[in-house]
This record gives sequence, structure tokens and C-alpha cells, in this order.
Amino acid sequence: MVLSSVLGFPRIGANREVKKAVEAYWAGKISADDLTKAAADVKKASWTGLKEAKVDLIPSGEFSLYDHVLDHSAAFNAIPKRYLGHNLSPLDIYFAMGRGRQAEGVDVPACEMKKWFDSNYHFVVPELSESTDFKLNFNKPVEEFNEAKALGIATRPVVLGPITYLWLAKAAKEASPDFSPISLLPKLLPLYKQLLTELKAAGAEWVQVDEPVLVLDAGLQLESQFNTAYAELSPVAPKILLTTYFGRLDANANFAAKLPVAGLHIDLDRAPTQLESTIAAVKSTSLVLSLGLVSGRNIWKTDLSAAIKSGQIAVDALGGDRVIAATSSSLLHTPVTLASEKKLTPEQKDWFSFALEKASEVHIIAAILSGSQDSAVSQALEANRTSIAKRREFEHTSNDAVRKRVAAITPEMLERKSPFAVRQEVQKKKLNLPKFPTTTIGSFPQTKEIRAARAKLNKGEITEEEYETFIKKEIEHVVAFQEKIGLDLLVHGEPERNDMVQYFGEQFDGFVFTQNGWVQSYGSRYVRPPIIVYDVSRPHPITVKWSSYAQSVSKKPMKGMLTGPVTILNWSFPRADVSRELQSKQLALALRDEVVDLEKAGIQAIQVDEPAIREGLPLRRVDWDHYLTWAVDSFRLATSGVTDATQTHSHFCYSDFDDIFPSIQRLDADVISIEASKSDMKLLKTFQHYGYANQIGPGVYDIHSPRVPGGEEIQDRLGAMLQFLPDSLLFVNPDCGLKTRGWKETEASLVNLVNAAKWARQQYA
Ligand code: MET
Ligand SMILES: [Zn+2]
Repeated sequence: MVLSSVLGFPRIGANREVKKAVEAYWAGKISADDLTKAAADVKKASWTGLKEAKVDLIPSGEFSLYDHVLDHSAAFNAIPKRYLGHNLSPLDIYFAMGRGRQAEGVDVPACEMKKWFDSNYHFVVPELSESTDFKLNFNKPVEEFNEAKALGIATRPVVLGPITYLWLAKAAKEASPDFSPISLLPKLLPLYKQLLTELKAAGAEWVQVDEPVLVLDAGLQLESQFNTAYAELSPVAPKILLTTYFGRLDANANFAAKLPVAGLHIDLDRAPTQLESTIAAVKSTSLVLSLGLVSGRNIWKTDLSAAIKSGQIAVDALGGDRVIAATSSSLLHTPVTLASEKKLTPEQKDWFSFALEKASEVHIIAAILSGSQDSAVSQALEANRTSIAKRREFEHTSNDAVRKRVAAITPEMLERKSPFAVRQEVQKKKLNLPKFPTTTIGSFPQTKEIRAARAKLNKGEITEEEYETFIKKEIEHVVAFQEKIGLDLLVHGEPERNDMVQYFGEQFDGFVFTQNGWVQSYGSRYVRPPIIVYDVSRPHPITVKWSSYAQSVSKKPMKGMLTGPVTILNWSFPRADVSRELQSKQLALALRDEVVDLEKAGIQAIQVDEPAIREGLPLRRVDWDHYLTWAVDSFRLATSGVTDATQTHSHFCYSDFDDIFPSIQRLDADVISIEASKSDMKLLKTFQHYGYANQIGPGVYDIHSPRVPGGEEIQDRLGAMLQFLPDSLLFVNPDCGLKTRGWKETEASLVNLVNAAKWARQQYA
């Protein structure tokens, strides 16, 4: 019999209960016990939901109050020293690692966060060194396994595998220079042994061990690391299902299929081509093959007939008892349920499947593959056929004007009229900026009042006109503030935007929005990604009125502010019926029109933000070129419609450029701003090494913290930067937008920034 399985479920609650509970706990409004209770309710709802959806293998242990990688660090006692000795409870140490802590004399910053593979989920990076004192503080998978068991629900516990855990880790500051986290494998394995032994004793039949590192180019040692680890773990563990997701096993399938485990899971949503090769690799073994047929990363209804067809290939080759029908990855990346969407049209609603609906899908696939005669199952399959047929019909329609425009993109459209050196001279005269021009990244504090006004507009409590008047006042205030403190290149402050992606999605044609489609981004921060459902176009100018209004109240140059095509794409749920490249080009053309309109309206500098361009980088290096080509081309398409005199800017809030430097260069923005405050000056050496020749503003302070940088501190940074960058290229700016900051620290910080730039003008006159 083919069993159905779900690799992980959203852990935020159907109505964001977990966010509400953890934030209430942080605010001291509820106790740790209340928090545990709220978490238990959410887990119970997930397990019950999955059981009702008739999923055979239900996950446990993957719930998290903040982040599942952090859960492992806390369990393994991989706790950096700075969090100890403050008399904090284990729970508070855990949260301090996740988000920092500034209270009652304790002042510790958070651990670093990084993007989870190619997703927009952030995990807390483990910090390890030779002196990390591994021990098993608690066994979360056992606890949750028992918790579910007490509710009468048998589950398959989930753990992050040892190799992937160590691979995600970084060397702590105190580690020796040649330390590499993977060297701790021999020290870590005993903990996994203990954890898995206890799981087996608790009665778990299976355990899901996630090793997504297997889909990366993670080096030659991988095979021996896996052999060592699993030879030790298998004898003591429940049956191990080794799970990979987000990509292809490629050559790693050769050794993965020979590991002493009971099953292997592959992602057929991201990498459908690995079905046949993996079947061939496992055929002569006794491994169970778990097929990731239902996407854990997107929200489109699965074409069940197609999934069943793929599943049947595996069943024919291996027999039904060796096949599991599963989600491709954890459903963490999808919203909980469609049931709470009241505003989608019935037609739209019929296109989607969120986590709970996906659970039913794996059940139907498994049931059909097992030869089920159940009429409910055949009806569900029939209904799915009808839905998919309707969706395909819709997909066959297109906005021909948009398609034609994409087809007619010429190489010239990707080129500015003149090279940077020529543009720089023209822009110097036109914008008349001083040396070391000061600017900001776009947004100013999104105050309570701004959010209240937007909420009132949405509820119909104020008119569109009243809202516009309010926003204009905000803009006036932000502009006057910037003039007062002496910034050079101004911004309007983005008060009209709820979110840098959602705002544009709402103005473009081709997007659909959910009311409750929240997905965890990190900790208690959830996002509601827009869904691209159709060819994208711009029915009318979007930001022109705000930027022109801002320009009309100042004599200083105003910088227009847009979100780039690749970032809009990466932070939305994309269509599955056309390529990401096509969607990106459509977005680029829509933005190109906006850029040209801004120029026509007299805006002399235009910033097109691409903070997500790097996270979209494919997991396998062989796929990089293709992505980077269309991603960079999209940016160039969006920004190259202007004359030499218009200064284009772009912004990235990371600094991990080593891998993609040539692509950053190829964007050919006149000015880029990057995050640099946290990552010392190593990055600037990269810029020097590659001979970056356009203008650049490495962030001079970190906006993610309320801390005000001192004037001298900023001067020092500028001095250090000027050792690597010619003074004619340097801009002075913070490292990201200020929307999450308060006005008080914003003012103090920017005053120091302006003064530091004045100092630099004297020093380097
Ligand atoms: C995440 S990058 C943010 C850029 C945007 N212009 C802002 O200032 O908020
Ligand atoms: Zn940013």
C-alpha cells in the first residue's frame, strides 16, 4: 500500500496564534506556561487537521516557537557564551539568541540569520567552535511525539540531520582560524544517537531526518561524512527516512541510495527529472522511495492525475509498499488553509491549495495508487480534473499586448545610452551633488499614525482623498526633515506603502491577494506573499504622483523609489505555467514604464531595489548562469529607458557578493547601496579586487537596531572605506530603509551621518 505523508506543517496557527502568543510573552503579558499552552493548541490543531485529511505519516517535532534550526542549537547546548550568565530561563536564552535581548541590564544582540536555502524563510545560524560543549538539553522530537500520542495521534518525528545542521553553522568568533563546523561531527553524533535511541524507545516507527544539503554542491567530503554518520545512527534509530528537498540529488543519489537508511525522499516539484534516475538508484536496494509530488513551496492546486502518473512509475518499478506519496518539502512555506479566504472569487479559490488542502491531495494520490475504490476518493480526483481543466483554460488566455512586448525586447533596450563614465559627468552637472553625497535607502519610520490611516482607508472609514491628503502631509514632513538636517539626495519616505512588494502587486494587473495567507519569514515576522496569476502589466503610473509631489516641495533632487522585478518575483508566489524568466521580464517592462514616467515628471534619480536577487540564485552552480542572465537583464530592462542624465540607483541589504560580483557589476546601476556595517571591510576588498567602477554607498550604520551610531564611529567607517574606494565614487547612507525605526533614533543617527560626510569633505577635499 502506498502511504501518504506531509514533511512538515506551518507552525504559525490558522490565525497567527503563535505570533500573538510569543509577542505577548515577550511583552510580559503572558507567562511561559500560557505560551506552552498556546503552542500545544496550535500543534493539536495541526495534527488533528492532518489526521482528518487522512494523512498516514504525520510530522511532529517540527513545530517551533521561533525557528527549527535554533531549536536544534538550544537542544544541543550550542549556545554562545554571551547568552549565558544573565540568569535567564532556557526559554529566554532561546529567544535572546533569536532576537537579541535588551532589558534589565542585559544587552545582547541576536545571532545571525540567513535565508533557508533558496526561500524567503530565515533561520538562526548556529555558532560553533572547538569549545562548543555539546550535550542534549532536551529531546524535542520525543516530547512532541509523546504529546501527539497522548492525543491518540501516531506521528513520524522530524529532525534536521547532523550534516546539514553543521553545514548551516558558522565558526564562532573564538574559533581558531582554520576551524570548520563539520569537524565537530564526531562530537555531535553521540547526541543524535541518544536522541534517536530515545525516539525508538518512545515507540516511533519512523523518523524523518532532513538532509537538504544533499541537493547542494557541498563538496567531495559529503559521501564519507554521510557514510560515517548514518552507519552510526541507523542501528539505534527508528526507521530513517532521509529527506532532501528544494533541488536535485544529482550525483549524490549514488551514495545516498546506498546509505543504511530505510527510505529516501526526493523533491519532484522542483526537480521532476530525478524520478527515473532515483528509481534506478534504489531499485536493487530495499529503500522506500518517498515522492515529493505536492509542492511545499507554491500554492497551486496539484494536478492529481499527473502526480498519480509519476507515482505509478515508481509503484510499477518498486511495488506499492516501497512508495510514499508526499509533499515536496515541509508546508512551512505555504499558508495554513484556503478556508479562511473570503475575498477570492470562486474561480480563483479553485486554483489554489494551501497546507491543509495539500494534505488532502497527498492522501488522494496515495489512495489511488493503492487502488482505492472509495467513492470519496474518486470524486475528489474527478473534481480535481475539472479544476485543473478550468485552470488550464484560463492559462491559455493571455494578455497578448504584454506577450508581444516581451517577445519584442531588443538588446538595445538593455543598454544605457552611454557608458558610466560619460553618464557620471552629465549627472554631476544635472544633480549638482556635493562630494560624498548623503542619502537614505527610501523608507522613513512607518508610524502608528500611518498604519492607522491605511487601516481606516481599507475599512472605508476615510475617503481616498482624505488618505491622500494625509500621505502628502507625511511626505512634506519627511522632506522638510531631510532638508533641515542637510541630506543631499532626498526621498519621499514611502509612507503610502504597506510593503515594498505587496504595494506594487496591488497596483499592477496580474496579481491576486489573500486575506490570511500568512507565511513565516522569521521568528514572529510573517509575510503575505502576493500571488502572480496572469500576465503582469501596469494599468497606470504608480509612484509618479508621490515622487512628483515630494519634488514639488523641495529644491533638492528627489530620488524615485521602486521595487525591482526580481525582488517582486522572488517575494511572490509565482505562476507555475510559465517560466520565472517570463514573469520577471513582464515585471521589468511594467517597471520600465514607471521609470520613464518618473523621469518625464522631472525626477532625476531613480532607485530600483533588488534585495532578493541573491536568494533567487539556484542551489546548483550549473544553473547560476541562466538565472543571473535573466535576472540582471530584467533589472537592466527596467532601468535602461532613461537618458544619461538620470541617475539610477539600486539597493541590496546584504553584502555576500563574492559569488555574484560580476552580475552586480553587470547591473550597471549608476549608484548601488549595500549592507556593510555588519560585515567589516572584507567586502570592500572584494569591490577593489574586481575593480568596481560605478558609485557605491556601503551602509555606514545598521538600521536593524535602535542603537544610534556616534559621529566618530561613522567617520571611522568612512575613513576605512576610503582605503578601498576612490573618493569620487562614495555615497554616504544607512544600510537599509528606516521604516522599522522610530523617529528619535532616526533623527539622531542621520544628523551624525550628515556631519560625518561634512567632515569627510574637509578631510578629503
Ligand atoms: C528590504 S530593502 C528596503 C528598501 C526600501 N526602499 C526601503 O527603504 O524600505
Ligand atoms: Zn534593504
